[in-house]
Amino acid sequence: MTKGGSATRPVVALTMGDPSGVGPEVLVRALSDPMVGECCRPLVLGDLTALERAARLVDVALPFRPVGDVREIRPGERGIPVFRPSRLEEGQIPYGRPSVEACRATIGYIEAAVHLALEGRVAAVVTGPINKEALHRSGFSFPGHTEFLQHLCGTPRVVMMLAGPRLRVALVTIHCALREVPERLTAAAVEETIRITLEALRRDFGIPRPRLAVAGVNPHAGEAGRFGTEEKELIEPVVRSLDAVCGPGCVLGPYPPDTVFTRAYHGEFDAVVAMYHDQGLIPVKLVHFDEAVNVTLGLPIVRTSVDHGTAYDIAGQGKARASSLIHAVRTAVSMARFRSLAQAGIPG
Ligand SMILES: NC(=O)C1=CN([C@@H]2O[C@H](COP(=O)(O)OP(=O)(O)OC[C@H]3O[C@@H](n4cnc5c(N)ncnc54)[C@H](O)[C@@H]3O)[C@@H](O)[C@H]2O)C=CC1
Ligand SMILES: NCC(=O)COP(=O)(O)O
Repeated sequence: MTKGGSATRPVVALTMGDPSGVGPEVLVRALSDPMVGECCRPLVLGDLTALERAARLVDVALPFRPVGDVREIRPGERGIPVFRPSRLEEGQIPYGRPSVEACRATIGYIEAAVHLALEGRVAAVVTGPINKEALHRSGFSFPGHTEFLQHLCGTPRVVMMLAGPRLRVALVTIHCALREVPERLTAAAVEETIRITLEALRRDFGIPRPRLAVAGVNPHAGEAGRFGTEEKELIEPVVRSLDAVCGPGCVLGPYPPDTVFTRAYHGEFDAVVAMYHDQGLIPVKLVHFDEAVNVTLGLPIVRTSVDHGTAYDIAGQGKARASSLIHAVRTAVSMARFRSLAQAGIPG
């Protein structure tokens, strides 16, 4: 990551997430970490009451500066700009207990950040954790950020990737019940996930010739059809057809899911395509919980997020670590740089 003068550092929008969870405290911790200020100029979208409370909790002095327009963010100016902040009552944001007002405000931060990114006013969006159940109870109709961002950006298909230093995993199916996975695993879904992941590895991660492993879904990748037929009938034909288009060594598999992640972790592949949420996220969170970053691939904007949730069990205790958020900011800045180099026709 290159350091630059303040004018050359990109503006990155950071949404606070659910004010009742650990989002505000990990945000103020991250904002007070020099690594964040060295790589970008942060623009916060959140609630002033929650931010000030979090700053007191983790004992950092951060002067927040409400701004109504991104043109008010001038290089070198003191204070952390907060874009059109809400000002909820402390009683509306009890730790660990979401309120309807807080949930509505949370959705507003995400919407505003995405619009700023679509207008090209910020280089990337980094989101804090939301509580999906609480948002749904307040009328939010999307399973999570990923699907909401897809909707806001009008993108036909997006892919969730969890990226750690040694293991990156992209998912074919995301937020659904396990029993719905088989019907959602179509050839089109597998193929689009692979294509979007390959494009992102090249364009956003600067890997010119990625090696992508595709996991099977059944034990031992189906054991030649004895433990399931999805590999033979669905995944393998897609892998073979893409192998022919992308060239040998680019798309590989389907491999037995119980060993493909360790092979990737040891450097054999740049990423693994997993068939469902927990197949892919358990290995990443096991080895990289403090460093992994959630990245939405396939959007016209750069979006990263923490790998953890709202952690209501520890919210307000000052224990939550900000390392995933710091990695999310650094990854977003790096992706934005690779994208702008690619747009300028300069290889990354
Ligand atoms: N990026 C996002 O918006 C995400 C949101 N979620 C949502 O968060 C809510 C809670 O999800 P859970 O499954 O309970 O996962 P969680 O990640 O909130 O908590 C799991 C465990 O990890 C610990 N933990 C989480 N973040 C931590 C941190 N920064 N430092 C130290 N320990 C930490 C918690 O204390 C808890 O023991 C759910 O509604 C889920 O949908 C979950 C993952 C990502
Ligand atoms: N398990 C990852 C997760 O739930 C985050 O989802 P999203 O809110 O980023 O779509």
